[in-house]
Amino acid sequence: MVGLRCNATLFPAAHSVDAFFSKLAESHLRPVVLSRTPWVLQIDGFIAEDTTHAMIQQAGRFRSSVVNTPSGYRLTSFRNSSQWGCARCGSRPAQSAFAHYVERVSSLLGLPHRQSSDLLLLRYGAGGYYRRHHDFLSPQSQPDLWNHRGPRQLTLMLYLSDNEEAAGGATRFYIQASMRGKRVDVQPRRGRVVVWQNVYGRKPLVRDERTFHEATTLSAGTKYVATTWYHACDP
Ligand SMILES: O=C(O)CCC(=O)C(=O)O
Ligand SMILES: [Fe+2]
Repeated sequence: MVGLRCNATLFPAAHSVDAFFSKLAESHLRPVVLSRTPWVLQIDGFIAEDTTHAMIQQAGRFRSSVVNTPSGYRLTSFRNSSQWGCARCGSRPAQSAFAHYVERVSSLLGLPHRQSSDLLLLRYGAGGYYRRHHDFLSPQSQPDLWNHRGPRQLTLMLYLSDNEEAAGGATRFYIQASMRGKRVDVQPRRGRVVVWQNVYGRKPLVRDERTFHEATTLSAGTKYVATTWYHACDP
């Protein structure tokens, strides 16, 4: 693929995306299989509720989420949230809740920390949302990141808040490429994790058109999520 400098990919061979998810689906973590083609798995109680509270407390200063546009990073009507990125997450004692989560992800899911992005916390207040998008990463919009780290092959998202269905705030997957396709809503629950593929099983460097998703509008309360993306390249 043009520009991509990769030593190893998370999913090096055709079918290894499926191998990863099939194994996880059968594991003692007892995930709920929301979809198999493409894979979207939900794991409840992945970490203790106390840890989710601690993560919110240990987070730094949140700033408005911006969107990468042709004229630079801008506030746009595409999303309404604020965010804080945890650089070198877990290596600082004051952020031990993050270290605990990062360790659990490596040991229970077997995902290599070296290939992950910084953990990104998003906060949505009443009226918060994130329109339909894909996490894959475009080589055009972020060429440097693409060249060094390659596409985001997998997304792992942890909910740090409980939000009632009536208040919105679900993560909504459009399982088919079309807006008319099957929808799957995941409601925020503390300690719940959702993990999905951003690339095709047979083409692990190509964007999977079936995993577009959005954060539906939250009408009341506060929603928190912590997102990690796993890139193809081991830097
Ligand atoms: O907040 C959500 O439910 C979705 C967040 C998301 O899609 C992202 O961070 O890429
Ligand atoms: Fe996303």
